[in-house]
Amino acid sequence: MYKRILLKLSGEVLSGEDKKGFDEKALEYLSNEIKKVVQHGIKLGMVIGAGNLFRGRELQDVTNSIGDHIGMLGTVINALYLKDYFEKKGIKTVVVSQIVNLPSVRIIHYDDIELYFNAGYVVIFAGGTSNPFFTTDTAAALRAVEMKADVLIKATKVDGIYDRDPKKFKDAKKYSRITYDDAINLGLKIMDTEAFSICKRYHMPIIVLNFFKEGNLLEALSNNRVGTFVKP
Ligand SMILES: Nc1ncnc2c1ncn2[C@@H]1O[C@H](COP(=O)(O)OP(=O)(O)OP(=O)(O)O)[C@@H](O)[C@H]1O
Ligand SMILES: O=c1ccn([C@@H]2O[C@H](COP(=O)(O)O)[C@@H](O)[C@H]2O)c(=O)[nH]1
Repeated sequence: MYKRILLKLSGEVLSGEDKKGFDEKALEYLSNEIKKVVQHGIKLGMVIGAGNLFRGRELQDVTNSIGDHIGMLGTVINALYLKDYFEKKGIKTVVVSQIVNLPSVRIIHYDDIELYFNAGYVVIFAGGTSNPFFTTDTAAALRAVEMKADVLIKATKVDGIYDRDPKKFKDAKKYSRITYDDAINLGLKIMDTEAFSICKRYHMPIIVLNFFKEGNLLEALSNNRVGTFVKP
């Protein structure tokens, strides 16, 4: 079983698919799935998107870089919302970020992160990469490498990587395994090219799975038979 993971969640896991904001049922489901992982003593880092609040590119009439700043702040809002919810459910959680200075958010410091893991805390890395023009997939790849994760799990609303977007093409075919190079060269838009490149360079395996199927996350950590596995 993987013992140290970076979990990248789409913001929509907080709102429900194709919805905005926060949904109590979605949050309860999420905290139950996370509890199952934490109970196995797995060291868990998380990066969360902000699709339930703001995506920079969707903010028309806003200057690109400012739209992205708003998006990154959205990831901080999600992280704090989640921390509060998790703690009420008994999941010890710390939020770290470089983009805000708030009493509820800690500065990212490698030594401290190890202490948080050893003390049984889930660590939420908020604020993306701290730079506009990127997404939280790239942030997840960076944090996975930084925290020396065994694997990066991208938990989303599709059950793996397909040859085309399965939400748009009903006849899309799923890969159970794929190389970084193929994912990049075939232009499979499940993750950014930057994220795939970072994982390739630092030999970080990726699993893409459907987060909305109960038990999927824990099963993926126990065997490699869920979703799509990306490797060299
Ligand atoms: N080749 C592909 N294989 C699988 N999914 C694909 C592919 N190309 C595009 N997609 C789409 O990529 C989407 C991945 O969504 P993801 O979880 O990354 O959301 P996000 O937009 O990054 O997160 P957020 O909701 O926080 O903004 C899926 O909904 C899927 O429809
Ligand atoms: O490094 C980053 C990460 C994110 N952004 C902005 O935030 C939103 C939300 O992230 P998603 O990955 O799309 O959920 C994104 O659309 C960007 O606008 C960023 O600028 N830099």
